[in-house]
Amino acid sequence: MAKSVKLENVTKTFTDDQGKSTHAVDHINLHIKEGQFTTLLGPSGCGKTTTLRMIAGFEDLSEGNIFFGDENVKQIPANKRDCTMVFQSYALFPHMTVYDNICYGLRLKKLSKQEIDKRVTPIMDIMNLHVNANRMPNKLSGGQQQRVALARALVMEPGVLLFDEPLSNLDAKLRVTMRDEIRRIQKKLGITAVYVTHDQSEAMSLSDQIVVMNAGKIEQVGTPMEIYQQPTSKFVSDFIGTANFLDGKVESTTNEKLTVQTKDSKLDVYQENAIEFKEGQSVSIVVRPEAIIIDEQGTEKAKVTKSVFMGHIQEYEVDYSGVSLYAIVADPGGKQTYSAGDEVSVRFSQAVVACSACFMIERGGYRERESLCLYTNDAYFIFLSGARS
Ligand SMILES: Nc1ncnc2c1ncn2[C@@H]1O[C@H](COP(=O)(O)OP(=O)(O)OP(=O)(O)O)[C@@H](O)[C@H]1O
Repeated sequence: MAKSVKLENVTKTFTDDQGKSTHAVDHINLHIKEGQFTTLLGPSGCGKTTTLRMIAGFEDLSEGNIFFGDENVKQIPANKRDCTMVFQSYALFPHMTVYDNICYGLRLKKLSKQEIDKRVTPIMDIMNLHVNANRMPNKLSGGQQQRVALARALVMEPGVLLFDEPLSNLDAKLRVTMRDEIRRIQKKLGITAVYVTHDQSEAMSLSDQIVVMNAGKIEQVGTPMEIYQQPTSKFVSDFIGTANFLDGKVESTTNEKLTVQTKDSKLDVYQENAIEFKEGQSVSIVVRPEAIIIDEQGTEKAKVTKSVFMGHIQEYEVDYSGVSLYAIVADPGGKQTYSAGDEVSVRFSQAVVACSACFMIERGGYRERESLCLYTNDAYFIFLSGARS
């Protein structure tokens, strides 16, 4: 039965031979609901794998507690915990057939042949593995081997299923197929899943909840949309998706907007708590590439420095007051395109609401937040209002 997972003040400190300590995981707290798909995402060395290994019981905790449901599993060894791990390297037994690999854990549990068949057959059905049942792992492709590894984990019916970068050895196309398959099966069986990756698109497409980690700490927890649209730190806004940064100083504020003086322009930014900013305060405006619109309605002058047709999108780099901005235009077919060297006008939203260049879009009579946010240089972060007004 699917179990929730709770991490309470979890810390892992490694000490090397010289006595130097590294906080691989630094006092993290996290709640994963039962049946939820949670991804630990972050740059190399941020502590994702160590966190996963502590959940699995492969690594002792230096501090804190881990609960599966109501049970504190801190003292429970890995082989007695109600979880299974799918590894990057598949970790199949090379001398066993596919069927025997999948049954291995159940045989260790001394289940009867009937009981084993009852569990294994539906999983092999779901994963389309019957045709390979009697083959040896080395006769299978990487994708097929990973499917066997997943089936072997699923038949154990674990309370928590753990994935350690399971798709990184597969080619790009197969990765997409396999991640869709993992998500479909996880949803169908209602399993609690914790998945480690440094691949954003994998995290975005698989997860109910993304945990962004940085230097052993949790930067933000949220749905893929929250993480992308409402990042709570510069690190998250930069790490997830692509972000352009425009630095400036707050010139004035009202209840609903702030006017920011950037190097050469004044930009109005609509924000619920605009009034909390102070005049003269240094801020950076974070603009997502899709929020930059290049057309004749734009009021800001820029020069195209790079233009690349990618089929489904056109990518641009534009020089805007000495700042290089990365912009994308979706579905460029039939739209006017620009080339390097072209002088263009840009704006930063789908519709200009009140003034020269604001960052709200207007739909159906109310304003929605555009993919843009603000944080101040002392890291106090405030994002644009998503509320209707
Ligand atoms: N057994 C160990 N002994 C000493 N330091 C370790 C050990 N395992 C991990 N670390 C250190 O702990 C930190 C976190 O490592 P971890 O493998 O958890 O990061 P990660 O986010 O999973 O990275 P990657 O994406 O590269 O796998 C790193 O600085 C790493 O060097």
